[in-house]
Amino acid sequence: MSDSVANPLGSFLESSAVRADRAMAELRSGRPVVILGQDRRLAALALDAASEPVFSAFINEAHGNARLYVPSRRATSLGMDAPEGALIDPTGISFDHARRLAFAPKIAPLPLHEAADATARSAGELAKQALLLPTLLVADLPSASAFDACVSVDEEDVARLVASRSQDYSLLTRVVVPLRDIDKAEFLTFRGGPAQRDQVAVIVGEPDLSGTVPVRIHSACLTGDVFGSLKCDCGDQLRIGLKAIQDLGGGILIYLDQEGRGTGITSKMRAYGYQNGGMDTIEADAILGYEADERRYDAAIAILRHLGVGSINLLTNNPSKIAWLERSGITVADRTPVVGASTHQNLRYLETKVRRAGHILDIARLRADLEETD
Ligand SMILES: Nc1nc2c(ncn2[C@@H]2O[C@H](COP(=O)(O)OP(=O)(O)OP(=O)(O)O)[C@@H](O)[C@H]2O)c(=O)[nH]1
Ligand SMILES: [Zn+2]
Repeated sequence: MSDSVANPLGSFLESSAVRADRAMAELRSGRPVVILGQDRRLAALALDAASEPVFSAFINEAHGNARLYVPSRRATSLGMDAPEGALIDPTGISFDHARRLAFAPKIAPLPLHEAADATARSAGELAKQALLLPTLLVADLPSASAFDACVSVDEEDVARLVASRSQDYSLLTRVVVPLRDIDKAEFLTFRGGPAQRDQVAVIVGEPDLSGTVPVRIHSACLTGDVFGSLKCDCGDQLRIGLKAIQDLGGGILIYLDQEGRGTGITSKMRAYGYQNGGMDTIEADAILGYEADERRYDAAIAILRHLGVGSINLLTNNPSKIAWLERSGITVADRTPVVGASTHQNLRYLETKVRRAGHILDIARLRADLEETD
């Protein structure tokens, strides 16, 4: 589909990003979308959002072509051999069984599957970007069908959305907010990226933005940041990070709207449920079809660029944040660790961060601190 149309409003109404935004909104509302591939059209419905009537209508209108798409990570966790992802015939599978296929750790036996193709995988990626589980109902479409009334998106639009998100963020507000224990904090709101979500940067003190600026890039954690959950170290890291920025002479805390390592609050809560049953955080995310870390730092990079920051002292224990920033051309001149308190409930989470995500944390020390406080 071409991005240039004669109508002067056309470029605002029809662009790659607009099509992707519309398709994500449709999936979240439980409606099917059509993915336009090179020489095929694939209808897709997110099982995470679908209702039973839409599920049944989809299968009817697909005239025998409907398949359940299970991404490879999820398929592996269900014991299927499907490195490309799996396509399963939904005949005889109830709505409830199909829905559970998107998230349950164990599932009643399923019929044989075929390997999934790139367009189905593209639909799964689109669902993840829309903060939905990536297991879907899909169907290959003939040239004309009832699905022609659905919002459509090019496979290329999805690839573009996944590969490089818009760097176009605008500054909307800049307001001083008094914070406990912090002398001066100015909250800046930015808007941009997929679905035009708002992101927040907090400027602490009056840093010299032309030098090396202390920066913490913090991903939202409702349970830890707001409720003081003992399951993770996020709340501590947020407050310790702000204080450390102040002590370093001022800097910036960017608070990114990417709850649950980019999977959203509902998926994080599902993963917590599985962790209560003994899984670690990465195993629990894999059950849902997610990679170990689904976060991106494009918004943070765009905000730093907007503020004219080119060199930073990054407050983090996470090497993948450093790699993201360095790939963007921003110099990570220094790193400052941010270590919260260890608790009996978060020690395993911290150990998993070190063992499976390479975080730089002295676990033996954290364990010893915990034993001392017992
Ligand atoms: N999916 C998932 N996300 C989690 C879990 N526990 C915490 N999170 C999320 O993990 C993210 C932690 O964010 P940060 O503190 O910025 O990042 P970090 O990777 O720990 O790196 P640094 O704190 O910079 O060292 C937040 O988005 C949390 O919501 C979990 O069990 N599952
Ligand atoms: Zn947390």
